[in-house]
Parts: sequence; C-alpha cells; structure tokens
Amino acid sequence: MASEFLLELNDIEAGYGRAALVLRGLTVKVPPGTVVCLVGPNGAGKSTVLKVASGLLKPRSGTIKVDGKDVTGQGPQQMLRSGLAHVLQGHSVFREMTVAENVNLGAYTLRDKAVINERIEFVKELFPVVADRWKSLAGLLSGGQQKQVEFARSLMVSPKVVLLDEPSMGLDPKTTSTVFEQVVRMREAGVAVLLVEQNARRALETADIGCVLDLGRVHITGPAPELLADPKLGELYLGGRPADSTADKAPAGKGVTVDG
Ligand SMILES: Nc1ncnc2c1ncn2[C@@H]1O[C@H](COP(=O)(O)OP(=O)(O)OP(=O)(O)O)[C@@H](O)[C@H]1O
Repeated sequence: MASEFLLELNDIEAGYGRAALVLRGLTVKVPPGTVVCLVGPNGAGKSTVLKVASGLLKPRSGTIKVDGKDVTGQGPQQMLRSGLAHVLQGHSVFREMTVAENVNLGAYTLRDKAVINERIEFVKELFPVVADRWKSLAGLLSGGQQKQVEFARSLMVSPKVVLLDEPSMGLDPKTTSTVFEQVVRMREAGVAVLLVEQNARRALETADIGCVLDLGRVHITGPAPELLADPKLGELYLGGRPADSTADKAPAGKGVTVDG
C-alpha cells in the first residue's frame, strides 16, 4: 500500500559537533505531489533540516522515513538511492562542463542505458532550456538557467522527494519567478518538493503546505495560502502584511496548526 507521506522527519534532534542542538524535536511530512516549504528567521535551522533529510548530517534522535520505510542513519549515497535528491544552496553546476555532462552526473548511480535515456528525455521536456542548451558549456548559462540544470541533474534518479535549498539565492526577481515556475512544473510532473527559502512570501505563493520554523521546531504549519493570509504571521515572519488588505479580515485558517 502506498504511504501517506513520501518523506517523514519525526521528532528530529540534530546539531553540529558539540554545539547546542539546532533542531529540537522537529517534525515535517511531505505528502505525494506537494511542495512543502520551510520558512523562518535566519539561523532557524532550515538548511539543517535538508542536510538531515539527505544524510549529510545524522540526527541525534528521531526517525526519518521515505515512502513508509525507515531510513534513519543512512549516509548521503544511501539516501539518494532511497529517493531523496538534494539541490544545495548556491551554484553547483560545473561551469567548464557541458549541460549534458552536468545532467548526466546525476545518473551516476544508474546502469541501464534505456532508463538513463528515458530520464534525459523527461528532464529535457520539463526544462526546455536544458534541451536548448544541451551542448553548451554550463558556465555560459545565466544563473537561473544554471539552477534549472541543477534541478534536471537532481531528477535523473527519479527521486521521491527533491530537497531544494534556497533556489532563488542570488537571482533577480524576474529570474526568481522563472525558477519558482519550474518548481511548479516539477510538482505538476509528479515530483514532491521540500523547499527552503529566505524569500518566504514568494515561496509560500508556490507551495501547498508551509511550515514556519522557530527555535529548532516547526512552530506553525498549514496550507500555504492560509499562512499567507494570516496577518500576524505576515508581520512576524513574512516581512510585513499581505499586499491584499482584505487578508486583514481573513479568519484564522482552520487548517493552520500552532505548536507550542
Ligand atoms: N556546518 C556547520 N557547523 C556548525 N554550525 C553550523 C553549520 N551549519 C549551520 N550551522 C549553525 O546551525 C544553525 C542553523 O543554521 P541553518 O543554516 O540550518 O539555518 P537557516 O535557517 O537555513 O538559516 P539561513 O536562512 O541563514 O540560511 C546556525 O546557528 C548556524 O550557525
């Protein structure tokens, strides 16, 4: 039977070395076909959540499940094989390599040529710029185009969930919009996404579910449109009130859960 969630981080505690814990009992769940977005202040631990999910940082306690299967304690390669692909913050394309070579790096765990070709066709269709610039050096592409190459590379292994760490970082507003459109396309193609963003308002406009992190836990979670319409949340976490003043009159969302 298919699991209700593709990714479950349950009651996770995690930190770096001997320093204090960064995540203190964090729970996040990603249902199939959804974009779940983590927002919150600087240093809240958003990127740390993705590092725990992709096996870069082992949790001190708690459990991680992918499609119902316990994968707690797995390293990055095993997590990738289990279905979690991590697109890191900043730029990670190899500028001196072609787009094709960059995308094919994502297939290094695959052996079956027919499967690889099928995935190449899938990502080319999803990201037209990847198809159009297939033989170009990746370093010649714009920042937004390079981000799409990173997305394409991450999709080569048919991940269950793609972990996107601040895809808009360093991009101008127009390019940021294009990148978020590609996130929507990924969801439409059936890929679930766990997204971390500084640009909280923009990310919540794209996401289905929002999670507000504070003090290492998910403080508030609910449907993204309800979080966006909540004036209190807007002031605290989203840099001011919603542009639409009618949102001031919106009732507190019934799907929004406040923890603690
Ligand atoms: N490699 C590391 N070694 C030690 N401490 C780290 C490391 N990476 C992050 N931290 C610390 O963990 C805390 C959470 O960092 P994290 O990057 O997860 O937050 P964030 O919410 O993504 O913040 P930002 O929006 O600023 O990227 C911070 O206090 C940070 O200094």
